[in-house]
Amino acid sequence: MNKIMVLGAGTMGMGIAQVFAEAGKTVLVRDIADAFIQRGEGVLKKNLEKKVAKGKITEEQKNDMLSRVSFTLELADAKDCDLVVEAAIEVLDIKKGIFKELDEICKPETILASNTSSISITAIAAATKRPEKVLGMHFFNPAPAMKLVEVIRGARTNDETFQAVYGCAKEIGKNPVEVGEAPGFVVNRILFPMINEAIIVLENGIASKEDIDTAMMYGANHKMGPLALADLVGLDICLAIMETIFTETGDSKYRPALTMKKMVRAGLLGQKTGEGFYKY
Ligand SMILES: CC(=O)CC(=O)SCCNC(=O)CCNC(=O)[C@H](O)C(C)(C)COP(=O)(O)OP(=O)(O)OC[C@H]1O[C@@H](n2cnc3c(N)ncnc32)[C@H](O)[C@@H]1OP(=O)(O)O
Ligand SMILES: NC(=O)C1=CN([C@@H]2O[C@H](COP(=O)(O)OP(=O)(O)OC[C@H]3O[C@@H](n4cnc5c(N)ncnc54)[C@H](O)[C@@H]3O)[C@@H](O)[C@H]2O)C=CC1
Repeated sequence: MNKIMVLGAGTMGMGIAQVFAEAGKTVLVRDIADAFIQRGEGVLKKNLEKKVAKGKITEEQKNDMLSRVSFTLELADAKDCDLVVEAAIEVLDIKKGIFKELDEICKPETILASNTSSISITAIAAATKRPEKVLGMHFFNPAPAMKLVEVIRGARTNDETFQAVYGCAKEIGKNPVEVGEAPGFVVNRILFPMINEAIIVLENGIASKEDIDTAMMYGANHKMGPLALADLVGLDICLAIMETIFTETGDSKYRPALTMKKMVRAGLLGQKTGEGFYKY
C-alpha cells in the first residue's frame, strides 16, 4: 500500500499522516474547510521541525516527508488511493455518509479503514457495498509516539483485508493487535471508564484535579494523570466513547460523568480549545 488518504486534518489525522510519511508513503489529507487544512499543515511542519532540532531526522528528510504529504478538500481525490484511513469526527451518521461516498469513489481493491475510538465497524461498513474491505485501524494519541494500532474486524471483514492492514501497521513501525468488534474495543473499554471515574472522584470532592493526576502518575506509574489525558484526547471524544459503551452495553457502570457533559456543552474540550481541566 503506497498511496494513503487520511480523512480529517485534526489531532489524529495529522499524527497518522506523519506516521505514514515517516514510513515513506505518499499521503493525501482531506478536510472539509481550508482553515482546518492550514492548521493541520502547520502542526505537521512544527512537529517535523522539532525532530530536526532534536537531531532525530535531517532537514533533507523533513523536506522529503513534507513533499510526500499533500492536502485536498475533494473526497473524489481518493479515487487512486490504496488505503483510506478515516479520522473525522466521532459521529456514526457522519462516518456512514463518508464511507458511502468513498465506496462510490474508490477503486474496488481499496481498503476503507476507520480510526474510530468506539463506534461499531460493522455499522460503518454497512453503509458500503464492500463490507469485506472495511475495518478499524485504530491509532493512539499522539500517533507518532504511541506504538499500538488496534486492527479491528467488523462482522464481514475478510481475512485478506485484515492481514493487509495488520501487515501495513507493522511496516510503519507499530505493534498491531487483533481485536474483535466491541464498543471501545480493548484499550478504550478499559481506559475510559478509568478516566470517567477520575472525573467522578473530582465531582465528589475527594481530591483536587492536580492531586488526582499526581496520584495516578506516582501511584500507578501512568505517564499522564487521567484528567490531563482527557484534555489531550479531547472531552468531546471522551464523552462520545463513554456514550457508545454505555448505550451499547446498557450497563449503568459506564454512565458518563455529568461534569464531562457540562464541559463539552461549554466548549471546554481540552488542549484543542485551549481549556479543559487545565488551561493551555
Ligand atoms: C481516544 C482513543 O481512541 C485512544 C487514545 O489515543 S487514548 C490516549 C492514549 N495516549 C496516552 O495514554 C498518552 C500518555 N502520555 C504519554 O505517553 C506521554 O506523556 C507523551 C507521549 C504524550 C509525551 O511524552 P513525554 O515523554 O512527556 O514528552 P516528550 O519527550 O516531549 O515526547 C515523547 C515523544 O513523543 C513525541 N510527541 C509528544 N507529543 C507529540 C505530539 N502531540 N505529536 C507528535 N509527537 C509527539 C515527541 O516528539 C517525542 O518523540 P521522540 O521520542 O521521537 O523525541
Ligand atoms: N483524540 C484522540 O485522542 C483520538 C481520537 N480518535 C478518533 O479519531 C477521529 C478523529 O478525532 P480527532 O482527530 O481527535 O478529532 P478532531 O476534532 O481533532 O479532528 C477532526 C477533523 O475532521 C474533520 N472533518 C469533519 N468531517 C470531515 C469529513 N467529512 N471529511 C474529512 N474531514 C472531516 C474536522 O474538520 C476536523 O479537522 C475520531 O473518530 C476519534 O474518535 C482515535 C484515537 C485517539
